[in-house]
Amino acid sequence: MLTDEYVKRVYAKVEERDPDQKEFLQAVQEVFESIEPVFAKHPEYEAAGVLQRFVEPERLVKFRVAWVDDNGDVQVNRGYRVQFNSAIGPYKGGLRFHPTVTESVIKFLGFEQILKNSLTGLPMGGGKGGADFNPKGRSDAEVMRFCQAFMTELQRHIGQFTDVPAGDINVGAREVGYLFGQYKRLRNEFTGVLTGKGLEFGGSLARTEATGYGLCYYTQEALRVLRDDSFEGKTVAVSGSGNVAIFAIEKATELGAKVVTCSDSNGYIYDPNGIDLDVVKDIKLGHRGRIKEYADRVAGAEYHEGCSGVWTVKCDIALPCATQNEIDGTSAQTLVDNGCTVVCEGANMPSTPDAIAVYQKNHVLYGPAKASNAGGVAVSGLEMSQNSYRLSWTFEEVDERLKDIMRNIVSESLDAAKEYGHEGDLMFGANIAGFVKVADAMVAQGIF
Ligand SMILES: NC(=O)C1=CN([C@@H]2O[C@H](COP(=O)(O)OP(=O)(O)OC[C@H]3O[C@@H](n4cnc5c(N)ncnc54)[C@H](OP(=O)(O)O)[C@@H]3O)[C@@H](O)[C@H]2O)C=CC1
Ligand SMILES: N=C(CCC(=O)O)C(=O)O
Repeated sequence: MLTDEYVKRVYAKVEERDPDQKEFLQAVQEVFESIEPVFAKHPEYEAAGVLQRFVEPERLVKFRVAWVDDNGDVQVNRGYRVQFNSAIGPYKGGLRFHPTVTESVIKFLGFEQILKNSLTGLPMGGGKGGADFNPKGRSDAEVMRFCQAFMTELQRHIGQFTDVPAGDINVGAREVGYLFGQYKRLRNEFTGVLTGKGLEFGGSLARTEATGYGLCYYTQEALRVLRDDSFEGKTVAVSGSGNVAIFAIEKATELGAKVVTCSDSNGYIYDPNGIDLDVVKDIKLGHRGRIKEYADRVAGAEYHEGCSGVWTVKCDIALPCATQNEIDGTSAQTLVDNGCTVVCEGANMPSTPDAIAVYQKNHVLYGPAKASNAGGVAVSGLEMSQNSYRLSWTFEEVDERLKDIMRNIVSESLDAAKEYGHEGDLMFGANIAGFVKVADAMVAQGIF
């Protein structure tokens, strides 16, 4: 519920302009509720119209992507890139290829990315992009032709000092490689214009692991500071079985937890003995299979149709690593009733407002995505640093910097929460800490 007149006025305008952009309005509502107290302490923000500028993208391009499939038929998809805010650095954010991609989804992702990138402490603004392309069932050649067609348009708008895309859902090493190749072919320049690149052409060690590892470093630090606790001996439920989920499972297991679930868009597996990650990697990374196969290969494991059931499994810690709004109020209450006391988000906006209300009512340790999943973009920022130096750091060097960044995000979030009267509230603190740095830069740079 918004109470500040300025914030209410700005939100009303956002709702009036884009009443159908549900995901974007959801992301804005949560941030606005957190940052309201800031404006009493910083009257210069309202004077400079910061909030109405912050919530409107600096630029959004929407474009046709036409390509030819293996049958010789012409396919047409819709591509997007939102260049949301460049106050503290060039636009930075992933590309998502999924049939559910709309302008609203891209704007929610880009809006959250502004605060996420700010929290990393690295010079990166907020952006995001993607297309309603579904790569499932497509051949490598079709994925390549789509990526080439997509980048043919996108390359007009990006560059290492302007806008640096990376991966997200269904955009992994294969897609980034094809996108990078097409950019180089059209622009005849070899630069750090994308991150998540292959190690042979400027990629960073630990970038593949970064989001999942960073999620666990964040969760580990929040548990230590807030509860003098750890992953040791905990039962963990993970959703998803892609890039973020796989490496969250890997690191949580290394830190002493037993991870008992993972999922894909068809269903989830439950393994009471702990997920055998080699099997998941073989299924997902080896031959792009379905998670259902796991139960056929591992004794004692169960497969259940429908991915939301993953939140009915008894656990101490939940790490949602699939997609937005995957945990609703009912699933959140089931988690709490089954003893879950920690939810840290690997996916972007995986909890609905009702779910967040359940966490708050039950004093769940809740790590919001813009803070807890910032490890991916943080190491993307470190990839940009290495590209600028024209050298590569070791895995250990990057991983140590990642740990420091995630620990600092917890610390800055808690400091901001305490300063503004919400001690211990990681969501409240992350929104404020991320916003103030960007707002100060926007005031300093004049009205535009
Ligand atoms: N990659 C990165 O650097 C970062 C990613 N994220 C976020 O993490 C989440 C996962 O991304 P990532 O691991 O990279 O993507 P991947 O494509 O590697 O994996 C996505 C996983 O989530 C599942 N999934 C996707 N959409 C849905 C859906 N609508 N319903 C149910 N399950 C779904 C996929 O199942 P299936 O294979 O069946 O589609 C797959 O298991 C996303 O929210 C992304 O925005 C956040 C920070 C960084
Ligand atoms: N998809 C990502 C990673 C973005 C990036 O590495 O630029 C995210 O932070 O949501």
